[in-house]
Amino acid sequence: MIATESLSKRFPRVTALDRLSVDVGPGVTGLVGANGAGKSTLIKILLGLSPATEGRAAVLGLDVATRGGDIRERVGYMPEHDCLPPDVSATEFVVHMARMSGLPPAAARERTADTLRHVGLYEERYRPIGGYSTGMKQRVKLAQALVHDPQLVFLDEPTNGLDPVGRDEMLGLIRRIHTDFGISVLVTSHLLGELERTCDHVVVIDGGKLLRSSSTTDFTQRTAILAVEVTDTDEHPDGTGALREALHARDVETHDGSGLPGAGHILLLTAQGEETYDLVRDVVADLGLGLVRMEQRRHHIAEVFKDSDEQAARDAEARSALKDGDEQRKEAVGHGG
Ligand SMILES: Nc1ncnc2c1ncn2[C@@H]1O[C@H](COP(=O)(O)OP(=O)(O)OP(=O)(O)O)[C@@H](O)[C@H]1O
Repeated sequence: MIATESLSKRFPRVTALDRLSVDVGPGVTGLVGANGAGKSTLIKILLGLSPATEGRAAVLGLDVATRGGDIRERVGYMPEHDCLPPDVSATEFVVHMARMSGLPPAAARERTADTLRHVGLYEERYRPIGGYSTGMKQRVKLAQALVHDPQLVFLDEPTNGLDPVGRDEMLGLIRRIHTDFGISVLVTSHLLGELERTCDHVVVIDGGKLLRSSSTTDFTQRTAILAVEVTDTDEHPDGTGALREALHARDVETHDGSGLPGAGHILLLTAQGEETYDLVRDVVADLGLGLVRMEQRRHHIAEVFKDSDEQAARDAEARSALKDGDEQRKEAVGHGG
């Protein structure tokens, strides 16, 4: 779908892409990197909107330097920043974008209605966009990227500004773009954790350089830390302790976050794939505990890659997962109060 070869982009004061060579196949691919890593720059080059300083790239077999128009005909683009006109409705805007892509009026209206329904916009699609929430605006941006039935879409930070529920809904939609319509997706984020759940393949860049490109399974097997929280019961007044013991008896390594807030309530363990999830679920059920949550914690790129010592990295992840858990609890308390 996408191939780049020693692709560089230099601005007067910064190198945004530095000899990037990467191949992206069909499916859902995550492009992960901290702010300023070069994700948006790469997308603009791939769309033929901005020339590379050096190197080559092709999208769907078309050279970005010479076939930009053909690429944009076949590829949808959801930009990162707010770019929607406030005084027209979602329907008017998406019909307009469909017409710009060359669809005849009737087909443009029909595709617009289907696409807006697919992204979860119903009656509100007739209201002016200016009154929409961030989540609704993100959906309109997604709809305009899909309306001309592209083979591939580039989604630049589609979860930006969304709350956890909105983020999960958006990630679900992104997954369905591929499973329901067979459209391949390149989606950017600065959070590795959220893309691990959504993507078949993950490409990580930092300072414009390729850090890693691998299937999500390979990735998660090496880095997955699960945070598990359970209830206490009369039989097991220390539910977490009972779970820890039962897991140790089954040779599952757990992390100790001694001295950190939340350490008593959250158990961290290294997931070895799907089986670990099933095992934890079964052990929790056998003990008669309630499972409050079991989730893969979000990695920030820097934590995963900047630390060359694997053990030190694992400890840092474990500590940070505890902090995340603590923050989430505080948030939950905040919401509750
Ligand atoms: N037109 C430009 N002129 C000068 N520098 C630029 C320009 N566009 C991007 N840059 C710089 O190139 C680097 C990469 O920017 P880019 O927008 O591609 O990063 P990103 O990974 O998409 O991050 P973000 O999500 O914050 O946009 C940054 O240092 C940015 O300041």
